[in-house]
Amino acid sequence: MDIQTHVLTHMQQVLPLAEPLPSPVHGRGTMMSGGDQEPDHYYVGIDVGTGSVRAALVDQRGVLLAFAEQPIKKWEPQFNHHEQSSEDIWAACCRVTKEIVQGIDAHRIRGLGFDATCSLVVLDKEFHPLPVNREGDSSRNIIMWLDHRAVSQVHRINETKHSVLQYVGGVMSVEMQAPKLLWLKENLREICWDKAGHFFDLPDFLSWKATGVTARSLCSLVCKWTYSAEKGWDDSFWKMIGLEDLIGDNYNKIGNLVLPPGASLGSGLIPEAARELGLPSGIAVAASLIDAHAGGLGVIGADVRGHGLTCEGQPVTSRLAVICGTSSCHMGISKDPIFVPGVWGPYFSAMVPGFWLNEGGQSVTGKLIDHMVQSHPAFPELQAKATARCQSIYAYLNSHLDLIKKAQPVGFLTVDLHVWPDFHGNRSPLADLTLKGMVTGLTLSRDLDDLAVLYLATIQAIAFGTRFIIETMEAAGHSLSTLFLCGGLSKNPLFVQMHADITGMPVVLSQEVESVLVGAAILGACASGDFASVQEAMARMSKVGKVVFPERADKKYYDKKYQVFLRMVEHQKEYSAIMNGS
Ligand SMILES: Nc1ncnc2c1ncn2[C@@H]1O[C@H](COP(=O)(O)OP(=O)(O)O)[C@@H](O)[C@H]1O
Ligand SMILES: O=C(CO)[C@H](O)[C@H](O)COP(=O)(O)O
Repeated sequence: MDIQTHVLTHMQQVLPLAEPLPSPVHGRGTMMSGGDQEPDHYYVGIDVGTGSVRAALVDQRGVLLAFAEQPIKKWEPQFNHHEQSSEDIWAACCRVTKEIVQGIDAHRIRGLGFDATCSLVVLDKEFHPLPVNREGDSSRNIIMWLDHRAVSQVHRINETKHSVLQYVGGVMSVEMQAPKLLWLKENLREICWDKAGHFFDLPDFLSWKATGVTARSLCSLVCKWTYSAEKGWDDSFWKMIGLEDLIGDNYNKIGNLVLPPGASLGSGLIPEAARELGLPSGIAVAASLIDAHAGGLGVIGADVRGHGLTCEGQPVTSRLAVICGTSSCHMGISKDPIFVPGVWGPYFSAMVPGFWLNEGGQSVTGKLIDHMVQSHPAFPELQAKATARCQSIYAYLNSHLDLIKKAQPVGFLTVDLHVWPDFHGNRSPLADLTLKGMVTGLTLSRDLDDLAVLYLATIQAIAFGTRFIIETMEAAGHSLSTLFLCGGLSKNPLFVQMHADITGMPVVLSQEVESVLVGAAILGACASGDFASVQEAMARMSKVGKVVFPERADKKYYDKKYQVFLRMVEHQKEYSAIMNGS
């Protein structure tokens, strides 16, 4: 069976295109008939983010029964080079999984699903790590998603204007895999490229570790590797960019068996991995998802009845999932392909089977907030005060802003302080990695008030970036009415309120804060066969928690700030033109 046929065979299992998602069924009995009954089937979700690995034990209603988190190592050997270790990440997966299943009846665990950042893992022919650095340190065998080393390579790829680029918003991002592969070939030929046997996206590496199956997820290959769900690999692209060597061996090094997310892999969890994870051998393991896509699955299909949301009477395509962690990803689905300049996709069946996906993004959001706060002179004072009150620094800053705002709305504190948030380039909708961050309105102040207001202006800038992405998606044909937020930043009430106020859309938060893990567990649930489709598992396992509505009275103010926001990037381009002119 060729690759394409294999994918389609699995796709036949999904619901028809654009079928509305089924409403959750509330009742007793087996998985298929829902469950008021004490749930007896559990799934393990493992989520590998940029900064940590999280695992959760989730039941068939989508309720988190146990959660554990463990930080992972990151190296930045030089500016814009970001590396990780696949062995360190796997060890962290094992530690957190063992923790969440302690004391649990193992027979109830039916399936395992992984999601991870779309980082590039390099292994040799015997599956041993290979170095992705000039130091030859093979423990650092991952080029992380946010690594921007392959700038020259991505420029050359974009200059080809190859037709596959239409499916990544017209311009390939330096964060995708093709430029990184080309960088390895051009820079680490002997110690890495010539010895490499397997290039995995991190989510696929994890499912291989668990099952010994090298099949790739349609999600990772379509979104980051130029694979087409309909046409498979395009030889002419790889030849044109100088990576024709990957075509040999029927694409064995980058994947020649492609499965839809949630499909069951091989014979399930192999004994060695089962021992390491502390799970029963043979349980179903699912083809994985990229982390943002797992977040999308975890939130976008929830039953919204009774919350006063306009999307209640609208198709699921009116919902935009925004997954906000180190970065923010804006996941919008559609029945037919929509080409949005500067927004990744359209990708067929890469998140919700049978739907096209467009993915907008901001490369640094959580990382930018942390950077702004931690590099301010008042940061040590903030840390000391937050610790004294047993609060997180963000909770402390939010209450400090409430103190200094006096009678006015908190957002009005930034009337003369504006931020452009592209400190790590612009992913969407400008797709320009050369853009930089900007701040206007600085004073000589070094105190906590100044830090708090800068923190607020940074959050607002990120929300304006989301508004810019939404407007671009809508201009291209999306019709969006409601945001579904998840990820670490969705734990910050100020971040959530600013997204509502600045976009003018209600923001839905899930019942389970760790919705990305619910998405991973949904994969495990599908692989176990307990649900007939990803759509059914989504509808049953994701639940609305809280809805935050926009403060309409503040709209005029934010419209003005948005005008300034858009003007800032024009000014930045003018400055570049002046400096680069003769
Ligand atoms: N309790 C919290 N309150 C406010 N912000 C938070 C909180 N927890 C995490 N964050 C923010 O979320 C970001 C990390 O989100 P997370 O989803 O954990 O990231 P990743 O998946 O990339 O590892 C941090 O950069 C931080 O700014
Ligand atoms: O590119 C992405 C999804 O397509 C993500 O931004 C990347 O995987 C990192 O995610 P996170 O910010 O959750 O760590």
